[in-house]
Amino acid sequence: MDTPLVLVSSDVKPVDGYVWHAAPSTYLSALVDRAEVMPVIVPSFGDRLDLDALLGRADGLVCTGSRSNVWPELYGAVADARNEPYDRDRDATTLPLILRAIELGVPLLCICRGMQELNVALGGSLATEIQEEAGVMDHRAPVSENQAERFSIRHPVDVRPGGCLGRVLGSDQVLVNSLHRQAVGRLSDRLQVEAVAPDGVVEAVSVIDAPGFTLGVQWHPEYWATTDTPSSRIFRAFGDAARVRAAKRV
Ligand SMILES: N[C@@H](CCC(=O)NCCCC(=O)O)C(=O)O
Repeated sequence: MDTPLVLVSSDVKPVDGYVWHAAPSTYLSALVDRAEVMPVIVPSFGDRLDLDALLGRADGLVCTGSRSNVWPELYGAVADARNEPYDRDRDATTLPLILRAIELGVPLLCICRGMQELNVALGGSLATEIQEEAGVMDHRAPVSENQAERFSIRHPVDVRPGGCLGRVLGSDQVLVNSLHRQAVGRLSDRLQVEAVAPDGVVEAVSVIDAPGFTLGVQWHPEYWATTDTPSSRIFRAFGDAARVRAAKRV
């Protein structure tokens, strides 16, 4: 069997004076080194893409984190300069890609912004600047020039017993990093909560009755995928799901 091929979302960014479609190396390395799959970055070309041509050749889909936020009008909210940057080309690609991947049973791992996209794609909404809400921790990255400090493991999440994440992690509480200022607002009725933070912020979800592996996490397992056991187990489980799909395609 060939190494499973996994689609990876891309951000649309200006680099060197022109537009790039890019994904952080940490996700790509975690997929190669821990999930043991082959990542392929999908350009955020929206409806210019043939989603079935892509997903028909893929054994998984990863939607990465990003500093950009989902366009608020996609979940009935109003765009605000405070909540920039946005990346509407990415939204126009990931939301339909997520929906089609779920329908086709393509294994799906949605990380941070990716989990927020999952909730929005399935009809849910997001809360923004959550650190300003009473009783909510500051989930933003520590202010630092050092990425290892920004992605440091910082707070516990309680894992729902008997759920997808619980089976993957084999634990009812794990420590995670945190680099976000948005979170699930209204949870889609197609999602079930898999983990929550001590302040009640939804930290992981899965799709109810999905035909394939689906997991969304608000934290960043990619950053410590080869050294942190919970992070490693998430990427291994996703890679195993991709291998099952790949085996059925031969
Ligand atoms: N923009 C959203 C999603 C946060 C996210 O995906 N963070 C990853 C980038 C981390 C960083 O380098 O700062 C939100 O803020 O909730």
